[in-house]
Amino acid sequence: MTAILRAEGLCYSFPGGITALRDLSLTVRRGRKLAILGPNGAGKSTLFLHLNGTLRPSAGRIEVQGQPGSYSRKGLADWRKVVGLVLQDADDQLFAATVFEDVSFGPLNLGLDREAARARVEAALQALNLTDLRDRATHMLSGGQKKRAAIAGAVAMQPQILLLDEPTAGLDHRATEDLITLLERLSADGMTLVFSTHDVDLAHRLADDVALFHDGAVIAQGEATEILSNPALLAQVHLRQPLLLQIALAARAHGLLPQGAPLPDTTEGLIQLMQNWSRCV
Ligand SMILES: Nc1ncnc2c1ncn2[C@@H]1O[C@H](COP(=O)(O)OP(=O)(O)OP(=O)(O)O)[C@@H](O)[C@H]1O
Repeated sequence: MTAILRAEGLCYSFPGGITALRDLSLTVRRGRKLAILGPNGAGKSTLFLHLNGTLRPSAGRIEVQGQPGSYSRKGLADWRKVVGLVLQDADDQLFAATVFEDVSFGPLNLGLDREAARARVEAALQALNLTDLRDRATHMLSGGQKKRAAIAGAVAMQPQILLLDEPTAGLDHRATEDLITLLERLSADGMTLVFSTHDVDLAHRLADDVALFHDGAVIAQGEATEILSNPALLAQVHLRQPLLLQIALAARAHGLLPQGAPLPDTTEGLIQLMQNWSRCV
């Protein structure tokens, strides 16, 4: 499968000398959902700011759809049409007076006519359950509502690649489930998704691929189930195995699942495997 976005050998230090990225390489495959996992301070947010051209590496390069990212004014504008970013802290993203105005800003800036822009904004507000809050001042939203408004703004741009820095942080259960449903739908429609999270169960449920970050570099990248079923690798980045995988691997060890069976990524998948296997033993 082709790479839609690549980071190669990125190095970056913040003014003041803190080194955040150390020879970091990452491949985002077209149409996939990639989870970025790693401990606090590993460099995940700094990478996202490189992937949409906000920060420029001191060494290394970014390729967007096979072309080197261009930092000219026009190059950055084109880059951000392709790569959308939802920042970790919604306060850094929201700037317009009301939710509706904030979500409208991007589509209007793309040069869409008012009708087309409005249709996108309405769809994004509905998808994030924000229709009732459309006229609310952004500074009067709760933390979770702000997060949803920031995501709506990025979704309304309809980028080919959407980067989400800890998208479920601060969301309640229902908002999290709604967001997962939306991300699954965007993915089914062809959008490539990259999200960082500390929630290994979410990564297991949603991601096709996983990249593990440690100290400014990617120490492993591959298919989600393969990476997430390796406890030694996960321990290096201070993470546990997803619960469903722990149960499936324990069931396999106790002969309740066949040795070679694929590991499930949903509870229903696990039950199905166990039912099939119990019919045979
Ligand atoms: N504006 C900044 N100025 C100086 N250093 C920074 C700045 N932002 C981040 N850093 C440092 O860069 C390193 C990487 O931070 P980054 O925010 O990218 O990590 P992260 O993996 O996203 O962490 P978390 O999981 O806590 O959000 C950390 O050591 C952090 O202290």
